[in-house]
Amino acid sequence: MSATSESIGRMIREARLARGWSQQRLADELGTVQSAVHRIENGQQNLSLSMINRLAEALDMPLIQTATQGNVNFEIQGPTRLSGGIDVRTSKNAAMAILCASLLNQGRTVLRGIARIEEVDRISEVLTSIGVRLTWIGDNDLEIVRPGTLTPETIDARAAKRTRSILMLLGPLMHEFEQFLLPYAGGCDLGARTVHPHMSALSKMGLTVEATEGNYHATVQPIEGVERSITLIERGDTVTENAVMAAARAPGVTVLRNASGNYMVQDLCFFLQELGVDIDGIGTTTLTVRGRDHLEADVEYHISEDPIEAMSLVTAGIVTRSGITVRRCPIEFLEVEFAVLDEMGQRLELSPEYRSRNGRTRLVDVTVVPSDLVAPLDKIHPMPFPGLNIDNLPFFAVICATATGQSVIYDWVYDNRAIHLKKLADLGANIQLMDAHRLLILGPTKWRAREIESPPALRPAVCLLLAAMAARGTTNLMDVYVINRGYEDLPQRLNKLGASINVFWGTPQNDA
Ligand SMILES: CC(=O)N[C@H]1[C@@H](OP(=O)(O)OP(=O)(O)OC[C@H]2O[C@@H](n3ccc(=O)[nH]c3=O)[C@H](O)[C@@H]2O)O[C@H](CO)[C@@H](O)[C@@H]1O
Ligand SMILES: C=C(OP(=O)(O)O)C(=O)O
Repeated sequence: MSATSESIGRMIREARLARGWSQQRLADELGTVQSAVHRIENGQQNLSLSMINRLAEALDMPLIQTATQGNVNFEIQGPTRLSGGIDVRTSKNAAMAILCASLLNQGRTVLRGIARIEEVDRISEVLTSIGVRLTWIGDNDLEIVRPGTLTPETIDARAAKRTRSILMLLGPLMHEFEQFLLPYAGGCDLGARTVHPHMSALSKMGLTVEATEGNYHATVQPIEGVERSITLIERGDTVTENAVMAAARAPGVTVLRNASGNYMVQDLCFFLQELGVDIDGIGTTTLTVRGRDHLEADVEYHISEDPIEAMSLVTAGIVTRSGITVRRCPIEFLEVEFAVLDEMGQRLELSPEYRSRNGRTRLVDVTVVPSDLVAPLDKIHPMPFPGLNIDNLPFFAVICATATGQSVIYDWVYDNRAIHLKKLADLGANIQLMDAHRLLILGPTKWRAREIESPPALRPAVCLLLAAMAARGTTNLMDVYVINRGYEDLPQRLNKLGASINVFWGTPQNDA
């Protein structure tokens, strides 16, 4: 028998009432807010791994761990016609960088609007394990206070190995220790992902890293001189972030060339500016950072909206042929995507621009108008910013499967992502792998429902979820940890638009 989020919610409510606790009292015990408890009890909020453990402890209720044993799965009923509006939440990738950057600040950092996702939980577990105090002070607001001395030797290696973002501790930690160890980075299974560009950039700032027995051994030599010019060997996002964080506390001027101007890098730079770091060239490929030996400020920063979530939600409208409005889309990071959609015949209506709460990022509301799509004339491929975002490319596989004609998707970046997208064939797409990097898609597709294992990669997994919403019948998408790694309450939020997605643990109901 499998448990659903509704049945778990009822169990929690009964256990709370049996103790005579109010929702507020339980919220205090959990370190969250009353409205979150209300949603959990109504089955309207994703239960993260750490929340399940906290609930079991607070209510002395090991049963909840038993009931939620096994994987988290989605049961999707289709076909779906969506309507209404949905807000884009803030990005996983900026949250990762800024959480790591909070180590640079000896003062109090408050991050507003941070997404409550598994990936944030993993990096929070890592930060807590090295001595940082993290307190949720609202549904989505996190207070971070670091100790005078961090303790990397007590790092939670299990949590660290589940996220690639652990790499971004190198930049902040190199200013505090002559030697330290970090566990190897994890993340989605997208094939080999190099760490060499990080080592190459940071070596110019005095850091040497040797990889041995599951750990990176970092050794730091003081850097000489007050002017540095570093050309990154790849225009990668996290490598740029690591270099910027290293430069933020290196007195003097560091010029970074071939830097990424992507959304998470911009968000990180805006945050560092609040901390008093002087950065020029944000959004371009040359960043000039004037670092400071000591950074101490009480800062509050609003993380910006996620262009990848925006594209996911726009795709939800396109694949289900629904008229929905996706509010708060960061338009600077979606322009090429929308230009390609325009070529394919997709009508999108854009509102006038307004600013994100960080005062910097430009947002628009996007209304998806049901349209008849045709395959693009040329291949669709990603590029570093300002190209079509690498993480948005997978959504074009679903969109092309919806369009009439033959499309080619070319993912030169990742070895495995195209391979994972091939799974769309299980839901009825006519999709072939030409080689590990190229997909040939013949649309339009009559999507069909079925039980399917989620691939170990975030965006391809979301693509399957979106296609399942368009398919007639019931699709069980099994083991969706990767989706919860990057999206907050996605089933619940899509259900508000008219989708029918149930969350359940363990084996599917009809198999029990
Ligand atoms: C936490 C975070 O922010 N993760 C994002 C970040 O990961 P991250 O910055 O870690 O991305 P990687 O360094 O793994 O780069 C992705 C792949 O692109 C290759 N590459 C990259 C740049 C380049 O100029 N040339 C090149 O060949 C790399 O060798 C690698 O194979 O950027 C990726 C690419 O945008 C996104 O998919 C991830 O969601
Ligand atoms: C590949 C991704 O993330 P990460 O770098 O965290 O693996 C992603 O967000 O699609």
